Amino acid sequence: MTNSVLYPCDNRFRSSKLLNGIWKFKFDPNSVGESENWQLGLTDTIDMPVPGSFSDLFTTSKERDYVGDFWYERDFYMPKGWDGQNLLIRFGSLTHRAVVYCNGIKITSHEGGFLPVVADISGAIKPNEKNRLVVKLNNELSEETLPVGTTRTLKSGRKISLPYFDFYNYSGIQRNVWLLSIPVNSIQNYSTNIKLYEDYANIDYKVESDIGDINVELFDERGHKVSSTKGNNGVLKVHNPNLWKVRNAYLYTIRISLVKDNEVVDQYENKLGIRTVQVKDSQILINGEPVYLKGFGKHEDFDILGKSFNWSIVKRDFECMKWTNANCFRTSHYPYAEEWYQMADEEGFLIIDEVPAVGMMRSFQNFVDAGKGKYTRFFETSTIPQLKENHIEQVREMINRDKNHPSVFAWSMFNESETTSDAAFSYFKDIFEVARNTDPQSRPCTGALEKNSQPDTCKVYPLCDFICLNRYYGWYIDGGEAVEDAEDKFIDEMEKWKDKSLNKPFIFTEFGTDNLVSEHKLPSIMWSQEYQNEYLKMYFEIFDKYSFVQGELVWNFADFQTSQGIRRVDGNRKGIFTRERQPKDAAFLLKKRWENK
Ligand SMILES: O=C(O)[C@H]1O[C@@H](Oc2ccc([N+](=O)[O-])cc2)[C@H](O)[C@@H](O)[C@@H]1O
Repeated sequence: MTNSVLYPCDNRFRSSKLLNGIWKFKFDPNSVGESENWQLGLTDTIDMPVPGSFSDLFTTSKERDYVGDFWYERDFYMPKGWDGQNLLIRFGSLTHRAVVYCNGIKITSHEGGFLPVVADISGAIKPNEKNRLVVKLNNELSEETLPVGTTRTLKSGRKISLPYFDFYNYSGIQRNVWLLSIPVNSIQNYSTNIKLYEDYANIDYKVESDIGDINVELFDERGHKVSSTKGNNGVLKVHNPNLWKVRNAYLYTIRISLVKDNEVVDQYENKLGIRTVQVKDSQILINGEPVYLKGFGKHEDFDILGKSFNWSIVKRDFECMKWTNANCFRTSHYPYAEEWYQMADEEGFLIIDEVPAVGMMRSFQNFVDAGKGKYTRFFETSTIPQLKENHIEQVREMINRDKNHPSVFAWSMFNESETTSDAAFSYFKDIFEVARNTDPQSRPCTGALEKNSQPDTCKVYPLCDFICLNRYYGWYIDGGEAVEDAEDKFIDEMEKWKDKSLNKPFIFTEFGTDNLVSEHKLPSIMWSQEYQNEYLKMYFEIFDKYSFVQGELVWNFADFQTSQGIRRVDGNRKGIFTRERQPKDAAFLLKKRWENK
């Protein structure tokens, strides 16, 4: 058994080689690829960067907005010295679904565009010859897959995507691709769970491996061994631990060794933060201390790059977030590239990790219909069993991928789903149960509730360990000169939640207004920077009146690309930063508030 989701780690037992660079690329609008044996090799191709989203590299809509099958190919050699090892191919993601071929042999297939695809290619690879990797992808949206949308066929036969969500349907091989060399007898997975006591911490751990003895060691930041033990299950005890604290992270290194016949045959190393997460009454506790969440809903999004993984964007975004004094973000609306979580671990940021369950409300561009309170009986249709199966699988894959990150403190099961029917409740009851049964750290589970999910109508919030609200009073509801009514309606809703005495924390996971950097206006009007500031101030005043409000994640960190429409000006402009990551006026307001909060 070698198939493991563990992030690549290089040492004297394991090697990795990035297969990033220029690949061959070809659209397959009539889905003839397999029948014409494209898996053996592509002809008439164009160059395509990997990692990359293909869309914004093109200059015609036919290509940019392409929907359907498309293929990638590249050749590679097996590096010297990898003989006799198990060889794996690991894609950070393949959006939204893919079939992988090596030398014409089908290696694996995968549904879901935001989680790793890992497969053993040992049986297909030729050690001393050129090897060919061919990947067929597909980016069509449907009501049976996540994220949810539909595909429309124009008269010409050309397909276009109609997302039920508000971000551009970027796709391709958008994250790193590695070739991995793993020992035949190997470590496949591990998980940890931390318990804090007066002057020590216990790290309960579990290792999955091939048969052999397991040694586990823990090193501090200076490389000194602070604890060690043996066995596939056990406890690492750490005296006077340095805790992983919010915006003040301390990271140990855990080293797991597999020993056979007194010889180490495999080793895996990773960072480890000692911290606990609890929800107690209306507070979120990290290491037993309450934390108020300050930060953003984000996107993986950038000009030209689309959703391509790029370290420089990750770095710049963290620098901007630190500058605003933020301590948290939500990976709206899908699990991000793993490198985001690694940097969050280092920088002491908290993450609400979200599955791509967005668009679970039948409406093209949910911001048009959602505002009207349209109820589409989404959970009562025949596509639900298949969707649910995919949803469950992606919850499992996300938690399995991210379970060891100290930064991840909560799981989000959905964004702005319909929640007012019994069918919605029974659907999500099972989804939440899967998350709770999968996470070794029992982190809190939640989902982001849209405005029709009200105290008296929402059936899903009882499943949430803390309540996440997306609210747009003063934007989608009563914007502009009617904003005084918006404030009343908002307070009205807050009073109703208060009357419920839920004794749970509330986090605002979205609130914001679109605005253009060019627009300044006195008095303020919608789309001006002044309006965004006044709106935010109104929200802050309300948040500060309710002690159960324990966090504010503004929508959005930066402007981002969406589908075209009458409400979007080259994308969503609710950014606190521009798409180029420069501050709008509101950035200074947040920086000041969060410095003292
Ligand atoms: O529109 C936005 O900027 C953001 O809002 C959220 O969706 C809403 C759409 C309409 C209404 N409404 O009409 O009340 C409320 C919420 C989505 O979670 C987010 O992905 C999107 O980008």
